Parts: sequence; structure tokens; C-alpha cells
Amino acid sequence: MQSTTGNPIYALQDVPGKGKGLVAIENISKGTRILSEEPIITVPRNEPVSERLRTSICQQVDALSEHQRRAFLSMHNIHPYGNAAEQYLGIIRTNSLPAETDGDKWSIFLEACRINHAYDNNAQKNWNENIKRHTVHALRDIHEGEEITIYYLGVDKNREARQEDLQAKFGFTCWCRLCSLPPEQSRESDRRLEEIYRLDILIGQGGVDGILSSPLRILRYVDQQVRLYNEQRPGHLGLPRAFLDAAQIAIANGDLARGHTFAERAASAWRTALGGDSPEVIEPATLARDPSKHKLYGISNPRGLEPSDFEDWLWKRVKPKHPRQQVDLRDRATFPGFIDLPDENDVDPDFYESSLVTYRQGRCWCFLGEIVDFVTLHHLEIEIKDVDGGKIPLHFYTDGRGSELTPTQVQRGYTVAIFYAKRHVFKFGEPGIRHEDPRMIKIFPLSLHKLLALNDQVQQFSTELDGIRMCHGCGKKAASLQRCSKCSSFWYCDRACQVAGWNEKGHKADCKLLKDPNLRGLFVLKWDEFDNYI
Ligand SMILES: C[S@@+](CC[C@H](N)C(=O)[O-])C[C@H]1O[C@@H](n2cnc3c(N)ncnc32)[C@H](O)[C@@H]1O
Repeated sequence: MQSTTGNPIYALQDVPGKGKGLVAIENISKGTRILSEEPIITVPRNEPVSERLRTSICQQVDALSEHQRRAFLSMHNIHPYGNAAEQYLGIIRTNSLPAETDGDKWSIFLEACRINHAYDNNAQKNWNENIKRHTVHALRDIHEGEEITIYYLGVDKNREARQEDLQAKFGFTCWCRLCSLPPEQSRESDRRLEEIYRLDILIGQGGVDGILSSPLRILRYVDQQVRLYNEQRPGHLGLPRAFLDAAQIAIANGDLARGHTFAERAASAWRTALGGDSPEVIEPATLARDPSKHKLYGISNPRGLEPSDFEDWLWKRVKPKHPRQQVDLRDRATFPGFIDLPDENDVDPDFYESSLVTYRQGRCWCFLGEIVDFVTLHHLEIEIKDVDGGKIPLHFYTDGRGSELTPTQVQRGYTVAIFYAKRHVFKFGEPGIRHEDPRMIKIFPLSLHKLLALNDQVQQFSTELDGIRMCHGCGKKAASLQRCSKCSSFWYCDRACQVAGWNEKGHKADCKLLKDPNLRGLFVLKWDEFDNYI
């Protein structure tokens, strides 16, 4: 590809430890189409090696121009060979890229096949079915002299699986910045991926029913996924998919304004990675123009209501909340991350109601964080990780300076819940939380990750909608389920379902946790009202 001045923007150069590679020879800005190429050799992906295939490959190589042939033969080959046909096959296996959207045909592209791999890739490869070319776009600004890299493996995988695949298919180990992280940070990155996949399941499992019955909960999952994708690596292709999910949730629930914005974000992310002429951009761009054309628009309008109930719905008349609705621990208004806590010296309107002369607390809230480390010098100091992954100090300025907590309570990996926490600027260190009232803290013997996973189960199996609940054992929805007598949180058709829930679905461990009235309390307190301190 050439720059606007007509000069090439990259060159094939030696890259230490990787053979040849493409290197930017001028600054390339995010979203630039770095190259767009037609294939020179194409093979069916899944056809077993046969005489017919060998002949077809030899004929295609023979038909190349001298320049193309030389460039093809200089490509890397990790497979041993004894004759020309085997050599060609080895080069194709080491270098080919998809030449059809469904991946049935793979091809050799003289330039794109020279790009090396990195997990923190700065460019995105793609077969563009509209223009029948392979394209590569800059996922972020690439500086002059920087190597252009793509991700070889398609699906995102944890570090060990990535390295195994790269060794098996391409014969190398990736040493990019993300693959060389120290073990703890690398595990964190792997955990992020696991969480992304877990959220994927939670988002998809209820289908349209889920989107309609708990739109906020599902939107929270997608919100969380977007944050994780952004932390994982730049331009992750999960992002536009997540934006499209968010658009669908908004539109299905009649919110065209948000549907429009989410669809625009999806289109913009695809445009950066794949170019404005790629088919992937068309769907979200069309949706952004008119979100009401989406097939789910309008399905949230209630059907079969009594006329008076319909009027209540139409006018958004507030009805008393269902008493048995469970609070969602992912609700950031009630369980904010550190950054969203009120500042100690401000009157934050999200938490306080103010008039001209006075203000009063308008709601209850609780900060959740996982104990990463702790130390006692003059007082107990705990390092905690919040829902956003940020680490902050929690200093104990209670009368006992933290000694009111027992060593069995203060353990790494346990979750701290602090009611009415505020951001405090310490003179001697990083901003954090100054904890003064011993009644305002609870510690639960499970990680924040597990607490949120338990919350997801509670949301799915404890929440009643129009008198209907879901059996935790078999997943059936019914009005006449029996509740677990120990924790009162999960519901079952009969004894067999209870045994299945206990043994196969992990309720044995969850039940023990939920027997703690303090933990159960998190799910049932009236957080959005304030009468008195909890
Ligand atoms: C498609 S080719 C890429 C171009 C190749 N470097 C060349 O010289 O033609 C794939 C081969 O490049 C090398 N390679 C690609 N990415 C690499 C990386 N991150 N580290 C080391 N070698 C890499 C491996 O030998 C791999 O089999």
C-alpha cells in the first residue's frame, strides 16, 4: 500500500528472531488500510492431500510471474520436503490466510503472508468478501520503524493454549509484551479471558426472554465485557460484537437512543479494524441509521394486559417494587468501584439529596473489594482490588485500629464489603478508604470474582417474575417450586432437582455461603432508599 504521497508505507525487512517481516517506514495512523491484496494461489482448506491437489498447486505455481514465483519460494516453510510439490505445500501450510469469509478457501498473499504474529498485535487481518481482497488495517497508531503485527490464531486463547498452538502450527514461541508478562500478570490476563467467556454464556443463555426480563443485568454483563476487552488488548474484535449486543438489548427494550449509539460504536470499531467497505460494517451502520428497523424493536411492549395495567405501563406510573426481587451486586449505583465512590469533601448528587441550605443522604451504597495483601504497623492496612481491578489502600482508623477483626477474617482472596465508603486523600500515600466505624464492614470468605458469580446465580434462580421462578436443578420455569430450606435463596421442582442442584450445580458450596445472613442481606436490602444507616 502507498501513502498519500505515493510512497510505500511499509517495507519487507529482517526482524531479529522472526525471519522477515513488514515494518512501517512512516507513521501509520489508527484505522489506515495498510494493504489490500488479491491472492496468487488458492487451495481448499479441508481437502485431504491428494494427487489432484498437488497437481492443482503445481499448476498455480507454474502460472506465476517470475517475480511472484521468487517471492513465493522465499516464504518461510516449517515443513520438511523432498520434492517441489511438497515444498509448495509446506509454504502454503506455513503462510496461507483465509480467502473466504467462512474460511473454506485459503490463499497465499505476497505481502500479507509476510506479517509476523503478536498477541498485542497492532494490525488486523481480514478477508473482505465485498472487494474479494485480503486487507490489513492499523488497530492503533503505528510509529515509523515499528514492526506491523497481526494475531494468527483467530479465537482468543489463554497464554498456554496460544503458545501450544503457535508451536504446533508455526514452530515458534511468541515473546510479545503480553506473552512475556510476569506470571501473576499473565494469570490475570488469562482470568480476564475466562471472565469474558463466562459473561458470554450469561449474556446468551436467556435469549430474548433474558433480554426482556433482566435488561439491566444483561447490559451490566456487556458493559463489564467491554471493559475487559479494552484491558486485554487494543482493538479486540470482541468489542464491536459486544456493542452490537448492547444495541440489541437497548432496542429490544424500546430504547432507540442508546440502540443508535451502541450500533454506531459497533460500526466504528469494525470500520477501524476491517475498513468501511467490509460487510461487517453494513449491519451496525444500517442499524445506527434507523434502530427501529431491528427485528426485536417493539417486542417489549406488553401484550394481553388489562386496560388499566396497560395505562400504568404507558404512563410509566411507578408501582411498588416486587418485594422478592433480588438486588444485583453488579449494579454500579449501589456497588460502585473506587473511582465512582463519593469524595469525602463533596456532596455527590448520586448519593446525596441537597437543597439550598442543607443536604441529606439519598440512598445506601456499599463498596466491594478483594483482599490482595495486608499489614499492621500503627494500624491495620489492607490492599484491596475493586470491581474495576484497581488496587487501593484501606486504612483502619477504628478505636481498635483494626484489631477488632480476627486473623481468620483478614485473609488474602476474601471480599470486604464497606458500607457508605468514601474516597479519602491520605497525606502519606495513594488515595483510598479511611475506615472508622467497625460496624460498617463485613468480610466474606470468597473472592470478589466468586461473589459476582454467585450473584449471577442468585439473579437467575432467585428472582421471581410474574410469580414464576426457575428451578436451579433442571432449569424449568414454574410457579410452584419449593425453596431450599437452608439458604432460602434457590428453588427446586422436587427432591431429585434439589439433589442435582446440590451435587452437580455447586449449590453445596453456595448454600453454605448464603446461610450467612450478612451475605444474604446484600441481595435484599432496600439500597435505593435511605431511612437510617444499615
Ligand atoms: C506467515 S510467516 C511470517 C513471515 C516470516 N517471518 C517470513 O520470514 O516469511 C510465519 C512464520 O514467521 C515466523 N514468526 C511469525 N511471528 C513470529 C513471532 N512472533 N516470533 C517468532 N517468529 C515468528 C515463524 O517462523 C512463522 O512460522
